[in-house]
Amino acid sequence: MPARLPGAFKFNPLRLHGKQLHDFCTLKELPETYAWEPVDCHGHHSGDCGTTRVEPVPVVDLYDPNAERLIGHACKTWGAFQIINHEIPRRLLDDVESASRRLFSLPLRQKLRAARDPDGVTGYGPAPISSFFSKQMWSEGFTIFGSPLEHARQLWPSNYMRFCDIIEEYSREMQRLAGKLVWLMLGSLGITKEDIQLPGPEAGYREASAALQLNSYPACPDPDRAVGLAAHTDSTLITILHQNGTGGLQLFREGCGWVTVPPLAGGLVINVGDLLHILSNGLYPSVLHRAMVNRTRHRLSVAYLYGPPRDVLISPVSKVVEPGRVPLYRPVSWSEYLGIKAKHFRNALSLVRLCSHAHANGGVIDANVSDSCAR
Ligand SMILES: O=C(O)CCC(=O)C(=O)O
Ligand SMILES: [Fe+2]
Repeated sequence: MPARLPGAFKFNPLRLHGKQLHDFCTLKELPETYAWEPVDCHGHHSGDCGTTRVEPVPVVDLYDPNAERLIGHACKTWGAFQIINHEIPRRLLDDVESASRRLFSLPLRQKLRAARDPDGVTGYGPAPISSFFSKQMWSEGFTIFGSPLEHARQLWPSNYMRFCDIIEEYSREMQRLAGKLVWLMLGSLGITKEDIQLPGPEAGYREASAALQLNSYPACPDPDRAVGLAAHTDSTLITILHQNGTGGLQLFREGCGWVTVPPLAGGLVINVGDLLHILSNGLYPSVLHRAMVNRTRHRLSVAYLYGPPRDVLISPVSKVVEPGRVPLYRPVSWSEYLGIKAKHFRNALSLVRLCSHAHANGGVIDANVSDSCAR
């Protein structure tokens, strides 16, 4: 028997964190536990908004001299965009995708050797947000926070270094890119290094914290009733997502509904997370997104979840709180915010919100609202 099996596994090998796990490739029909209620396109299931034509998610070329301005516009209107010319080698994107494929194609019993502990962050298991839903998601994940060495050893006792090397190189490159992107986003808000304490280029953005989430969405026998990853916002400053050639990511846009983000060869998707939402006083909203599945193709995605050093307090930067507006959020560190999100999920942002009467978009004070909001 492998070491470090979660207790539940020893008695019932295919259960984890109270959920029955399946080797997806053996299922010819969708079990009821995976069948979600269809709802209209403004709810949290169903596909695109029928025939509505919507503008596509913006694509920003990082070599474009106007990149900062274009990024600012995309953050304000979508809370997301795709990037090209980001200087992450195509070879590295392919490597991380095949490392991930190699992991998820292991038999379930073998993957469970690296299972996430019930209260832990790292390791293999259902999507971390699955505890908030009664239905199961048609996906599996592997979360890496810090070194993947211990888990990789359990998965491939005599051949684990290749996986670790790829993850290390990918994380290093992502950290540099994420740091650069965050500063472009802050720059587009007029925020400079004097205004905020966040890792900058001098230290190679090194003090930032981050996690890597590998996601696998196997082909599904009944995709219209299944959900790969339920709607959520990320608890990050930003997320950098690499999706393989199979689409499935959808963003929710007010007035349009769910919009699919088409895979762009060599492109990366950038999501505004809750912490940038707070920093920008809601000017750059964190984007609600989800992943859908399909009948024939195995979809993989790799999300780099980037945040500030864990104990740095994040609050609306005074420069973006214009006269006549108020800071909408109280200061919160990433570690505290993750705790709130883990408990309250969708209500987390509103629980750190200071003034419920001000408009969400930029904190404009409602003329009829009491003075207490204007403090
Ligand atoms: O797989 C995707 O497209 C989305 C993944 C995601 O949202 C996440 O890991 O937080
Ligand atoms: Fe996400």
